[in-house]
Amino acid sequence: MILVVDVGNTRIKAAVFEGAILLEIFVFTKIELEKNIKNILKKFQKVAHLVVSSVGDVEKQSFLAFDSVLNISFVTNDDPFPFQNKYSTPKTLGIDRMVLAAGAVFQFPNQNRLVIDAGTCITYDFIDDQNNYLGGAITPGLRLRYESLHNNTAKLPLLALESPKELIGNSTSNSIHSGVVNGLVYEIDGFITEYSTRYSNFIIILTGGDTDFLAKRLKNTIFANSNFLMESLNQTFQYKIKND
Ligand SMILES: Nc1ncnc2c1ncn2[C@@H]1O[C@H](COP(=O)(O)OP(=O)(O)O)[C@@H](O)[C@H]1O
Ligand SMILES: CC(C)(COP(=O)(O)O)[C@@H](O)C(=O)NCCC(=O)O
Ligand SMILES: [K+]
Repeated sequence: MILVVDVGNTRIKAAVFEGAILLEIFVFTKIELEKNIKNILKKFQKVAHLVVSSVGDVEKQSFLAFDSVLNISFVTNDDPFPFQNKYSTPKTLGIDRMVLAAGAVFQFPNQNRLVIDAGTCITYDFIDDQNNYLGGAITPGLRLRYESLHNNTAKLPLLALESPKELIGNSTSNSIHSGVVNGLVYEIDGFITEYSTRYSNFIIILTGGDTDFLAKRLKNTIFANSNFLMESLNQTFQYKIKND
């Protein structure tokens, strides 16, 4: 049994896998890390490996308490991946984006793929049908957009995510909701349209904390899977064991 842990910039997601089967998911914050891992290990006593992918400020020492009972491995940019990395700065590429790209290759072989991860940031990652990882884009995520409007102005309130009622916002709140939500939906649809001018065929995977909210608002047909990063992390670890 494997426990995979995905440390993002907002939340930590953990999942227990038996082979390819996802048994349970846990979501928590950094301060609750040790307590949650302890509880997960108590519930799933057959967990032997802990596999971490971290783009947040959680390092190896955060798992020190479990070092004697588990085999702990952090996925790094130097691990084996099933694609050729064409990023011009491969060492600065987010490990979450590398894991997502690996998952796209494992789950959707021999085709062009665009992975969109709607988390703290929205990341776009394109892997072509020859398994070249080309790169993509990084933009602010939904929550970040609400926060940046509030944090960088004198008059804009901090609003909770809400579906805009109208395209034309008729109040401060409605203008913000339209700007943030419609703006992001147009951004994603716009990126997909631009990619289609270069690649006649590609599949689109949407993942991250805002998957469900966004999926039903997009024009294009996508595979929406909020567990995609955790599935990919499990597959990346299996791949590493085979190729190391
Ligand atoms: N309970 C929650 N706490 C924080 N963010 C949430 C929650 N539920 C949904 N979200 C959404 O999830 C996004 C963060 O997604 P997540 O995938 O957890 O980010 P990361 O992987 O960067 O930590 C935010 O933009 C927010 O809108
Ligand atoms: C872009 C990110 C901040 C996204 O983080 P997340 O939204 O998943 O928390 C992360 O992938 C990262 O730190 N990337 C490094 C820069 C790069 O990928 O080029
Ligand atoms: K992201």
